[in-house]
Amino acid sequence: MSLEGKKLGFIGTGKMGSALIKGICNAGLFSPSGVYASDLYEPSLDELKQSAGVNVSTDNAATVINSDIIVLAVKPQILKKVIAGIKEDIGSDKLVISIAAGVKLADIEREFNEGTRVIRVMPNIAATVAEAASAITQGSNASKEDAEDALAIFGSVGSAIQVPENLMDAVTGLSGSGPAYIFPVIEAMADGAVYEGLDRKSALVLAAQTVLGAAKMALETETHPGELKDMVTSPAGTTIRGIKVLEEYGIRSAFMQAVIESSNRSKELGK
Ligand SMILES: NC(=O)C1=CN([C@@H]2O[C@H](COP(=O)(O)OP(=O)(O)OC[C@H]3O[C@@H](n4cnc5c(N)ncnc54)[C@H](OP(=O)(O)O)[C@@H]3O)[C@@H](O)[C@H]2O)C=CC1
Ligand SMILES: O=C(O)[C@@H]1CCC=N1
Repeated sequence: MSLEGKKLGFIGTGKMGSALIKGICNAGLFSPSGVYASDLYEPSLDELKQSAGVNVSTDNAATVINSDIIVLAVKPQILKKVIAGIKEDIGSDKLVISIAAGVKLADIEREFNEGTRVIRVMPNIAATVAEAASAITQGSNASKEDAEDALAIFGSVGSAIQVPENLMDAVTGLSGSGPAYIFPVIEAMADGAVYEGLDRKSALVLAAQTVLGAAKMALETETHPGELKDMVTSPAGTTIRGIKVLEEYGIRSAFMQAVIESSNRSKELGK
């Protein structure tokens, strides 16, 4: 396997960096001793060292020097500055992976020395529980093997597909941001049951399991979601009453528009 013997580095150990590091180590793809992480925020490094046993440092150059594959997990707004601090330590023997929303491959490549191998990935926070949905796209100097490595790394914490770069904003609006659309749905569905008298803990378990079960059915039966909905909706039954309310509140339009607006923001971040 092409990842064998390679060391993995993370610059930025905030919400997404930490989720990926823990998920990837849990999956056993890299041993913690082969993972290097740096950040300016020492408490997050301490926490990572404690929980995942990876090597940590406040020096990004140390991460780069020790690693074959370096994941840039800092905010899009500071990506350029971070690259400026590491570019001289990145030769053609290293692969750079950016998970920054919106920032285009050409703009990332321009900040590095010529020939730098770059891959762009949009993961999501469900890497925490090995259920991320990620898409990768290949830079102009990255090889097929680099893409395979990225698919293996992100595939170890969920599912990962390859898309053309012009679809990365759509992916960001859908699966990158998507968990944040579903958490309020779970909370609100539980609220409805609490209103009807169910205790909060049971309501949250049932709401979350309902979302998980529906998602699993959509993935595993490969049946159109409309048809799956019809399987639940008895004539003159309970479900159709609920569906009518959701339609009255414009649920489909709201979710569509959320994905479109988030994609638009990703496009803005890339300008
Ligand atoms: N959160 C998510 O669900 C997803 C995020 N992403 C992308 O992942 C990236 C990180 O997002 P997220 O984890 O949410 O953000 P966070 O702010 O949680 O994490 C970024 C981390 O980078 C640190 N940092 C800042 N400057 C430097 C530096 N010079 N060198 C090293 N580390 C530095 C920050 O420290 P400090 O706080 O001290 O500034 C922080 O700990 C973004 O580009 C985002 O677009 C992609 C998909 C999903
Ligand atoms: O909100 C954001 O900008 C990041 C990118 C995708 C998910 N979170």
